[in-house]
Amino acid sequence: MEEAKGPKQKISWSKRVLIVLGFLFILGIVALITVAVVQNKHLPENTKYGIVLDAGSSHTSVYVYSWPAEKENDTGIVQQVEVCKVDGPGISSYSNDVEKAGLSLQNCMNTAKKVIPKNKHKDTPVYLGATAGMRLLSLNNSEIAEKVLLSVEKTLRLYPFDFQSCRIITGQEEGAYGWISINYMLGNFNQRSSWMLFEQASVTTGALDLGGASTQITFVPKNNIDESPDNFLLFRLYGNTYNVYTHSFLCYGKDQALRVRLASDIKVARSTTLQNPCFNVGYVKNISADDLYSSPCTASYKLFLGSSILVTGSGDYQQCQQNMQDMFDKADCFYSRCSFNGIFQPELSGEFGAFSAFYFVMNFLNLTSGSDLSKMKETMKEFCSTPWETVKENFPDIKEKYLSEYCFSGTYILTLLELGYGFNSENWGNLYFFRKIKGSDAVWTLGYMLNLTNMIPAELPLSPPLSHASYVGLMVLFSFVSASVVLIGWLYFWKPRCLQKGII
Ligand SMILES: Nc1nc2c(ncn2[C@@H]2O[C@H](COP(=O)(O)OP(=O)(O)OP(=O)(O)O)[C@@H](O)[C@H]2O)c(=O)[nH]1
Ligand SMILES: [Ca+2]
Repeated sequence: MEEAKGPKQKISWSKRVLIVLGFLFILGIVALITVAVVQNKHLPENTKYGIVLDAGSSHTSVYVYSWPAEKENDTGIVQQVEVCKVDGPGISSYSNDVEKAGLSLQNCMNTAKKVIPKNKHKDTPVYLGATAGMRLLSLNNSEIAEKVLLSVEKTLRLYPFDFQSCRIITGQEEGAYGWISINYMLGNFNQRSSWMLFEQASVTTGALDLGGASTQITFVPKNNIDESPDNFLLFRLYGNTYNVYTHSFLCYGKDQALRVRLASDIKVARSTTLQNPCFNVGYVKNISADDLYSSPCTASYKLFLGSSILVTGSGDYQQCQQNMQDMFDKADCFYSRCSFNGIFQPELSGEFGAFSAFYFVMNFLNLTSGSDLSKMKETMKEFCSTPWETVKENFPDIKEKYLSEYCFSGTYILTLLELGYGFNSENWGNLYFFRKIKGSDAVWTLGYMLNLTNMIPAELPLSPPLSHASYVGLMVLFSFVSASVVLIGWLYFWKPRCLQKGII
């Protein structure tokens, strides 16, 4: 029997082309989506860690930082993950028992060991930077200062981390690294993509650090300056050049400034009893003359060695401020302008971030934000004249050492900023007092680590204009649009013509 043959369905060549094109189009879309999904899966993040010890004059803090390895040259990527305050005084106070300087760090180093995953320990660098307390000890007795450093190094080497260095940093470094830290955290060294054609001027924030033994002022002046080159450091960061002015005043930290003040007043009074306007009325304190004069900052005032000095408060802010004016010698300046003691300082420019003791004291006085110079003066007047008993009643939870010194410290900060650096009622609004920026403490340690690990590139890293995800997404979109244009063209333009001509 012959098989019945139906009429053979004939598919025109144009339909075949269309089917193949359609098939390829769907295949292309599937391939692109697969690439987008598979390629953009987050790789397990490779986190790096670093430890920096800030061995200050009043205490030591251990900072642990972390950052994703693949982004280490980006700005604002390093985060503080831990800060541990070492119990007891700063390492310079262990000059009579140097072994204890190292031992004092153990608790905080154990904390760092717990915070950092074990498999990262051996790749975690450790740096210790000692500041003004050790600078002063070194001036007094460099051999003992060396022994203290050896003692802390010995302890740090006992840990499974990658010990790098342990040294006294200069006042210039302290100022400059403080400035780098806060500007890095504030995002002022903003990286711009290489495809952006314009360069926006990079504005930075000045840094004011008030420690226990020294104070630093660091900022980028408005104009180029060729005076006092010792006060300038040239940085090239993320493709920008910064000519940074910095000066560190040794003995002008708030603890040493108080010692100088008392020593100077005792010299004038020539008595072992001293009435001091920078303490609240009713406050009484006995201090050892030997201890007072043990610092190089007060050595030239030595009197009454071996005796005890009785200090009583008279709570007079104006008198207190008047008394401390002689610490800021404005007379001899061999430059176009000076801050004080013959030190060159360019005109103040831009905003300033004031941290450490600037913050502690201003925070206590409730003057960290929205305050002006006249309010600060009013507040000081009121606080200093409050009797000591009332102050204690009003602030029962604050350490007596801190509480008793707020009248002196507030007045000192006011005098340093106004008479010393030249802040006034017009530019007071450019001053910001803070302790932390985006979760990290405002302190020189971050800038120090960024520099030592070469994490701030001099030139802007060349980054592709689009992220991988945006690139793949755009490709998918582009394919879709192109295919749709072809399809629409076919339906509205080519197909009717073909029909007309009887091709399909
Ligand atoms: N009121 C108050 N004062 C504090 C506090 N913590 C520290 N201080 C004091 O503030 C001053 C500055 O402290 P830091 O910035 O830690 O000083 P430092 O780093 O030890 O000293 P330098 O080596 O000169 O930098 C010292 O006199 C401290 O005793 C606090 O929580 N409140
Ligand atoms: Ca400090």
